[in-house]
Amino acid sequence: MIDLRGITQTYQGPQGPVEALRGIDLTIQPGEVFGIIGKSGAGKSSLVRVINLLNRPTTGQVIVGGRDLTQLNDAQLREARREIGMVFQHFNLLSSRTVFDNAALPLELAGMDKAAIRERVTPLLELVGLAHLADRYPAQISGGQKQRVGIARALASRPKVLLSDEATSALDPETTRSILDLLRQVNRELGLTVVLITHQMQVIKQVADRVAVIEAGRIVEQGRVLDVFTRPQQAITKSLIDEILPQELPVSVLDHVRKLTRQLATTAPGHAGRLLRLSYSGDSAYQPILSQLIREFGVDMSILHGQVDEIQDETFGSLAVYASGEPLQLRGAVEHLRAGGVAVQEVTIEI
Ligand SMILES: Nc1ncnc2c1ncn2[C@@H]1O[C@H](COP(=O)(O)OP(=O)(O)OP(=O)(O)O)[C@@H](O)[C@H]1O
Repeated sequence: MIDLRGITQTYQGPQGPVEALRGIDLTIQPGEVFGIIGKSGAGKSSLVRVINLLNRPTTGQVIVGGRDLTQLNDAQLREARREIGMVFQHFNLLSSRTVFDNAALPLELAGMDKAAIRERVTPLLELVGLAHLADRYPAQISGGQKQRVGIARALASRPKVLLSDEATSALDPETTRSILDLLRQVNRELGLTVVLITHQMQVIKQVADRVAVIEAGRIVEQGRVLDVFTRPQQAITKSLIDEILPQELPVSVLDHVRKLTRQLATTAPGHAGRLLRLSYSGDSAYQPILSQLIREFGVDMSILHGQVDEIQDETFGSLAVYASGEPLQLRGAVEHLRAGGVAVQEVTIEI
C-alpha cells in the first residue's frame, strides 16, 4: 500500500541544515496498523508527513497505492491526498464550526452538495460515537471527543490510508485506550491501512500489527509487534519497551543471584550457575517448559522474577531464572529452550 524508498529530508535550520530523515526504506501492507515509534526529535513527524507529501522529501520516492506522489502535479496530488486521511495531536478543529461542520469540511472543500454531505457525515458521526453531539462546538466537548471529530473528518473523504500523528498524546490513558480502540475498529470495519506515530510503546502494544523504530532519522529495527517486544535488538528499542515491560532486573533480584552463586561455589563446586532472561510468546507460553528442563536435563531452576502480558490476543511473557547444573547440561537446556521458541538471554552481573 505504501512504499517509501530512499527518503531523506533535510531542513534549513537557523544553524544550518538539519538531516531529519537519513535514508528511510519502508513498506506498509494494505489493511495493517503500522506503528512508527521513536523518541522526541527522531524524525517521526517528518516521516509521517512525507507519506501525504505535507513534507516533500529532499530525495526519495513516496509510493501510495502504486503511484509515486513525488511525480504528481498539484491537481493530481490534491486528488491523491483524498485517499490519505490524517489525524493530529492537537485535533486542528475550527472553533467556529460545529462538530458536524468540522467533520464535513473536506467534503465542502471538495464541492459536494449539502444533501450528499449529510448522507456521508451522519453515519460517520455514529461510527465515532458523536451523533448526539453533532451541534456542539469544539469548546463544548472533551479532548477525546475532539479527537473523534478529527477521526470523522479524516474518514469523510473515504480514504484508504489513515495517518495518525501522535493522535493520543494529549489524552489521558483511558481516553487514549478508547481512541486507539476506535482506530482499530475503523481499520477492521473499513479495511483502512493505518499508520500511526507515537513515542509510547503502550500505544504500539495496544493497536499495531507491526512496528518500526526510528532513531536519528533512520529505521533501526522493525517487525511484528510481538517479535519486537520479545526480542528487541537495539538499545533504543529496549529503552522504549522498558516503559511497559522493565528490561532491568530489580536490585533485590541481582542480590539474590549473587547469594545463589556464592552458595553454589561451596555446595556444588563443579556446577555452573547462569542468570537467564527468558522471553516467550504465543504457543510456547503454554508449554511446561521449565519442568521439562528440570526433568530432562537435571538442572535446577529458581524463578526470580516474571511478567506475563498480552499483545492484542497473544500472550507473551518474560521470566528471569537462575539455572544451575553441570555446564554441559546447562548448555543443552538453553539449546532446548531456544529450539522451543523461547528467546534466551544470558545476563552477566558482577558477583
Ligand atoms: N521545519 C523545520 N526546520 C528545521 N528543523 C526541523 C523542522 N522540523 C523538524 N526539524 C528538526 O528535524 C528533526 C526531526 O523532527 P521531527 O519533528 O520529525 O521529530 P519527532 O520525532 O516527530 O519529534 P517530536 O516527537 O518531538 O515531535 C528534529 O531535530 C527537529 O528539530
